[in-house]
Amino acid sequence: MIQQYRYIKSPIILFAKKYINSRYFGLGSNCFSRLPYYKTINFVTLSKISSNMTRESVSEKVALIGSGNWGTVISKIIGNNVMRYKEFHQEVKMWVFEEIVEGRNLTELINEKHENVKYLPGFTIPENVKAFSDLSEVVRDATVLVFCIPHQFVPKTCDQLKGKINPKAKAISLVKGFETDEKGIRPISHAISESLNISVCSLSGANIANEIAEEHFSETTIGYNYLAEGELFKKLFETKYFRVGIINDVVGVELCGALKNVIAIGAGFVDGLKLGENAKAAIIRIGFLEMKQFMKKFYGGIKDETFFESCGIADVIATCYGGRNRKVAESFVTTGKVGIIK
Ligand SMILES: NC(=O)C1=CN([C@@H]2O[C@H](COP(=O)(O)OP(=O)(O)OC[C@H]3O[C@@H](n4cnc5c(N)ncnc54)[C@H](O)[C@@H]3O)[C@@H](O)[C@H]2O)C=CC1
Ligand SMILES: O=C(CO)COP(=O)(O)O
Repeated sequence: MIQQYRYIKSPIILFAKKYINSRYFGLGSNCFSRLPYYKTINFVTLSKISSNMTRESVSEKVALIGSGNWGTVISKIIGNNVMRYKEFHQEVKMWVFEEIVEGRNLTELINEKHENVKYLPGFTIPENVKAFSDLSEVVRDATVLVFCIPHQFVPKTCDQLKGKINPKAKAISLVKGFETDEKGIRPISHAISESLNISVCSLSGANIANEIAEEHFSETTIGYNYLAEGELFKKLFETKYFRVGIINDVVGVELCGALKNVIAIGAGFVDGLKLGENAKAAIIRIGFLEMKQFMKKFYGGIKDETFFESCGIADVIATCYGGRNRKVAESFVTTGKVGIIK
C-alpha cells in the first residue's frame, strides 16, 4: 500500500524535460501523472487506496468552510475530485461569508455564474460545488470539514459550529496562522480540535492560490494524525498539477505555514529598503533556522523531514518572492502605509 520513493535521477531535470515536452511539444497534460515522486516520506498510491474502499463502506460528504482566494481555488480542486472518486458524495457544499458584490449576494452570484467574481474572477467553479451563506446547512451531514478561512475568524466560526456537526466528522485545516487569545498562541488545528472535539489534519505548502488556479505545477503537504485520514485527504486534494505529500506531523506542517509569513515580512522589508538579493537570501536562511528552532522548542514530535517538504523550505521561498505578506511589508517601507494587498 505504501511505497518509499527515493532519488534515482535528478527530479528537477526529469521534471523540466517532461514539462517542456508536454507543454510545448504536445505530449498531453498527463505528464504530471508520470512524474517520478522524489519524496523521502511515504507516498500512497491512489489506485491502491481505492481498491480498499468501496462506495458502500464510505460515502464522505465534504463541506468547505471558506470561499476567499485560496478557498475558491480549493473548491475547484475538490469539486472535481469528488466526481472522480467513489468514496465521496458528489456534491460539495461551500460556506460563503455573505457580502454584497455588484449589488447582489455573493452566494447567488457564485451559484449562478459558477465563478467567485470577488475572490477568484475568471475561473470556473465546478457545478457540483454549491454556495451557501448558512453555515449550519453546509455542515449538516458532512463527514469531512475543510477549513479555509483567515485565522482570525476561526474561533467565532467554530463557536457557530458547536452542536451542529457530525460528531464523527474529520477536519483538515488549510488556514495559515495561529489562534491567539489572552492565554497565548495555539496552532489552528488544536483550536478547531479542542472546540469541536474532532480529529484535525493540516494542509500547507508553497501554494500561491492564483498560480494553482492557473493549474501551474505545485506541491503541497498534508500532516495527518491517522494514516487513513492522510490517504483520504490526499485523494480529495491531489491533481495532476497539485501533488500531495503526506506526513504524520499535523503541527509541523501547519506551523511552517504560519511562521514563514514572519520571514516573508522580513523579506518584504529587505525589498522595500532595496538591500539586495544577498540580504534577502540571508533573511530567508536565518529565518528558516529560527522557524525550526521555535517549533522544536515549543512543540514536541515535530519531524526534521517536515522542514524539507513543500510546507517547509518551499513555502518560505514562494512566500518571500510571491506572497502577499512580502508585498505588504514592501509597501509599508515604500509608502509608509499598510493597505489591503490583492
Ligand atoms: N491566498 C493564498 O494564496 C493562500 C492562502 N492561504 C491561507 O488560506 C486562508 C484563507 O485565505 P484566502 O482564501 O486567501 O482568503 P482571502 O484573504 O482571499 O479572503 C478573505 C475571506 O474571509 C472571509 N471573511 C471576511 N470576514 C469574515 C468573517 N467575519 N468570518 C468568516 N469569514 C470572513 C471573506 O468573505 C473571504 O472569503 C488563510 O489562512 C490564508 O493564509 C493558504 C495558501 C495560499
Ligand atoms: O501561503 C501562501 C503561499 O503558500 C500565500 O502567502 P500570502 O498569504 O503571503 O500571500
